[in-house]
Amino acid sequence: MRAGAELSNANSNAEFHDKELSREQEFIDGLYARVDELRGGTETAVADALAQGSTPMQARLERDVLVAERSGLLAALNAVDGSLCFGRLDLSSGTTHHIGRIGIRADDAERTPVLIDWRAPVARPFYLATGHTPMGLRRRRHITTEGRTVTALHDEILDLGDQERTGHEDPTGDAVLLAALDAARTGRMHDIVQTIQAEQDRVIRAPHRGVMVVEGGPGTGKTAVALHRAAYLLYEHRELLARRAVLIVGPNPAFLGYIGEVLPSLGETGVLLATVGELYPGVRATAADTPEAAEVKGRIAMADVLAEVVRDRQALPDPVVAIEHDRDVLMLDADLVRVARDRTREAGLPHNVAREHFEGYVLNILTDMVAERIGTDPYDGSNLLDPSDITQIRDELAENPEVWDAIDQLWPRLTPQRLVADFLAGPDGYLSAEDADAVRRPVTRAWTTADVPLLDEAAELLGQDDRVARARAERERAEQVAYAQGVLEVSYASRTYEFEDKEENDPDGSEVLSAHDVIDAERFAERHEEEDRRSAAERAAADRTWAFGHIIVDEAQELSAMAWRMLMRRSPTRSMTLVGDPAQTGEAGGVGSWAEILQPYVEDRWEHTRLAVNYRTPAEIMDLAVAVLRAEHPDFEPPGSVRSTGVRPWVRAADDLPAAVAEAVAELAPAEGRLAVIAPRDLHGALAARLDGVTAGAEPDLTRPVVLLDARQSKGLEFDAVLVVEPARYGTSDLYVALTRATQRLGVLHTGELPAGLAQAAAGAV
Ligand SMILES: Nc1ncnc2c1ncn2[C@@H]1O[C@H](COP(=O)(O)OP(=O)(O)OP(=O)(O)O)[C@@H](O)[C@H]1O
Repeated sequence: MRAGAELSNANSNAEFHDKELSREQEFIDGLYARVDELRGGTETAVADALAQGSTPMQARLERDVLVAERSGLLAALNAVDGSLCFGRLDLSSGTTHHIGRIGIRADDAERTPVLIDWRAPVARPFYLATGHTPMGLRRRRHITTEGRTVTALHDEILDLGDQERTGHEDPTGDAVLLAALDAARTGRMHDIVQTIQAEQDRVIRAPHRGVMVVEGGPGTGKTAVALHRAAYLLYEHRELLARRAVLIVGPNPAFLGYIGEVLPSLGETGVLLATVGELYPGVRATAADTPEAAEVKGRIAMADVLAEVVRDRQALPDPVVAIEHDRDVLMLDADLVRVARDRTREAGLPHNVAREHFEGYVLNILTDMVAERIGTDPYDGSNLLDPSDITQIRDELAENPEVWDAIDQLWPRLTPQRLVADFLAGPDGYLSAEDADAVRRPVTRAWTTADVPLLDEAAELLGQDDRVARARAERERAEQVAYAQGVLEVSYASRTYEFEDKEENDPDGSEVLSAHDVIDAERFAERHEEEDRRSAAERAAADRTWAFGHIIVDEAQELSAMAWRMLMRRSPTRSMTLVGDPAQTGEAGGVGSWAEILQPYVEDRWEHTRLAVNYRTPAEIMDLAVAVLRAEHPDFEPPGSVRSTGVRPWVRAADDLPAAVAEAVAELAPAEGRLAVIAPRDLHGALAARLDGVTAGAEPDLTRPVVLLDARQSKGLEFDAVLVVEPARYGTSDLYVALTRATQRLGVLHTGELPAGLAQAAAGAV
């Protein structure tokens, strides 16, 4: 009897089970039908608009706006295809909401929402509701799909009094999270939109004004949170941020490649991802600095040093500069030039901008000299010249190339590149002998990352020497006005005779307005200029002085004081999210504390949040990594690992290192997923020679099954399995980074002594 009841219960559960699945499948099918319809409509609209060709200006403008908007929508629809809907909320009130990567509305008069964007306030209980605080929810459902097929449901009952069961209950509520954490890695970061945890959600949705620092140990989701925060802010402040763009700064190009798909998968494409080395338009950092050079270049004192370098280029004659003029010689001495220089400096303008003032003062001095010589009355010493004579003298001086040679010598026009390159070639006198030795190098165009903030500082000190740009702009503008004039003439000529007739007979003007009635060529040209079809992110990338709507800095602990100065210039509103972990600081120039970084810019007006759970590294691996840090910092407190795998990491000594590495790779390589060999750079050649399909190069391809990296390159990345080679060759923070990259398995190979901490831990770990 009892067994029979259980059986019938199980049967009805199974039935329920299937019914629930097929109901969700039906919903998802409907959703995709709507998406396909939207996509088709959008594609047609874009194609139609483009097919219109070059119609009148206004129509062209509207066409471009439409194409841009719809292409954005299309990109979003394409990006989220296959993983559109991932959750459902059942409210106690009886209402249900499906949650997805983007919001979708029905094609009805009310435009009823059918899928709620995860960033909308209605979706928030999906991330925050608990049995204790159910936020009006009865049940939370995670929907797992493969392509467009529903493969699993996980339900959490949040109203404990609710007796209804679906057969898909997930009693602990973390099955979907654990599956995501255990999944094989692909070499590309994935979004976590389905499983954002409450502490992470609070950071993601924090208000966008001001500076927020998010600190957390390895694997606490800092990068994931930063990216979802960007997506959230773009949703919440679309108007502002679509115009001003969001900048995300990461530690290196490989890392940017690693995170590059997360925002598109959330339907966002208009974000600029860049390293510090890419933030000066026209310059790409391709060379490397020694740690000593990077440290010196990163110091805040470099701002004063460069200012001094610029001032020194505002020279005084030694002892005189002689200018041949009108069969006479004019002598500019140091006292005269000092007056011109001091007056120019008083205006407080950047060097190149101030040059026009200096030119004026020098010309005045020379004009006075000439006027005195030729115009002084020999009897009473008065000047016999009238103002037009003086103007003529000045004009003649301004025609004399020797005058300009003298000015070029005393106040040369400078480019940031030239200034910084020359300074680095001859830093003596500006830096201590030791620091000068560290940074000195021949003049080169191969810039390093630490040079970029110096170039930016120099550009600020010099100001834009925009004569060439201004001349070009004026020429372009004249061309545009001429073009617009042409367009107007064509449009005038193409009017029908009837309209012309009407216009002429109508004293109030035409009944039919044509372009030239409402717009003159100048304004027409302006509109033409506005037709810059680049996205805000693209325009920002090309503009050194761009003010971003929000800046997110990942691995923020690595940035030097000079890099912060550069970033703060690009964020005049100080709307920033900084994520990092001081324990993972590797760069010699990295700033020690958040207060130290931020004090000069926002004093103590910044918020600090901490993420405390490690989602990546299993407890077994974390124990080993922490032992290394504790050897130096006994009080170090790591984040707690959310899972343990039961697989202990191993530490082994090797004689023939390449052979041992090849063997270990065969042992550790996951059937599916990625393995990283983290080894000092000088071993890469020898190791790559022993590993199939592995190349030694500066830019690793993270999607390959086995990747060879050094510890710095592994920053921010993760792999299913990691082999760390020669741990004693790394600094403590770099080693800590390397040891915390694995989601499943870790091996360590060494030939010599083990670093402190690892030796003791290894005794227990092997
Ligand atoms: N809520 C979550 N749901 C699913 N996966 C998560 C969640 N939070 C973090 N993860 C995963 O944990 C891993 C580590 O996240 P992330 O790289 O953002 O951490 P991090 O704090 O930046 O680490 P590190 O400082 O070591 O670079 C990633 O695979 C990420 O997808």
